[in-house]
Amino acid sequence: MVDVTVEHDDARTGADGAGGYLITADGVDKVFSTRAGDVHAVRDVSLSVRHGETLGLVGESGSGKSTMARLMMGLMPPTSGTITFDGVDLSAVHGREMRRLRARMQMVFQNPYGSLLPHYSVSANVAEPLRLHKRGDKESRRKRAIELLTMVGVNPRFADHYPRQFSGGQQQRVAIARALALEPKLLMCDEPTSSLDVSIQAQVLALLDELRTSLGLTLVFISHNLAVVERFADRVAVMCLGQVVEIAPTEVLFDSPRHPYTQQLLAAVLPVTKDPLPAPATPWQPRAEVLPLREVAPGHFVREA
Ligand SMILES: Nc1ncnc2c1ncn2[C@@H]1O[C@H](COP(=O)(O)OP(=O)(O)OP(=O)(O)O)[C@@H](O)[C@H]1O
Repeated sequence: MVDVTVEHDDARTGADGAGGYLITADGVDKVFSTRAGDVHAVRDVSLSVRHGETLGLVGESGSGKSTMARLMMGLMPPTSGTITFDGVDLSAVHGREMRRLRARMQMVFQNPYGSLLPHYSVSANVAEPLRLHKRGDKESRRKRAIELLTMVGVNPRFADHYPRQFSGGQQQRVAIARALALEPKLLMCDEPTSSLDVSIQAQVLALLDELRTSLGLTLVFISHNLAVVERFADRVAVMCLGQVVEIAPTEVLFDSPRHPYTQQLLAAVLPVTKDPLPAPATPWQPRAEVLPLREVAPGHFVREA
């Protein structure tokens, strides 16, 4: 295997694109010390994410994608190298300043139910980051939560329902609304649709894409599903054994992958999963009425009128 990063044209360095970079990782390593020995999860990774773009992060299980995501969010320090967010070296900020920066970067997880507070209503879930960051009073937080729920296509009529009363796709919408509460610049999406039905995946992806445009968000999109990444990412970084082996604009990477590992990954996966997401039968409507599901028996749901 060639062990150098292949960069296409202006994939990382070169002219600073319009608006510049929101995140830059420079020579980042992460080593976990375990009883079984050191695990070198991320090796000398350098990459940048431009303001307003969607960067896809792909690679096989264990290649270091989630570790890289946590490093970029400042959730743990790199063993060496630097991560810069919005011009600030994350290793240099602590306490209140770190809290302020963290509000600017939010995560959307694979399992929405696991990421929501089950005993809080969905509006209380969405308002929770505002409460934690002492923004507004209870009334104004609830009002904002309802606005956010509406924005992501959840009918505010169900604001007082609990997460378990919603389908997986609707739970993910609630989780996205909560991630937006503090008006982040970055949404780090770690396999945000892989627990959802294929038809629902397309709707949630369309929602993320629309929010990116309307709110000027920057997205890092981690996925095993190359077809999804091909459709939604502006650029793609390919990770293998902790390294970013190739980074390129999406079309370029899919049309002419240069690194042997990328070629292998595309050859192995594309014939099977190429474009598995049907376009939604009707275009996604942000304000469409979404009726929550009620579980009447384990795994058996009915729509609430
Ligand atoms: N906290 C940790 N302690 C020890 N090893 C870890 C820890 N977190 C991750 N690793 C190891 O680091 C490597 C990269 O893991 P990581 O979860 O970043 O990969 P990934 O590409 O996100 O995988 P997946 O697609 O399965 O989520 C793996 O070998 C993993 O076992």
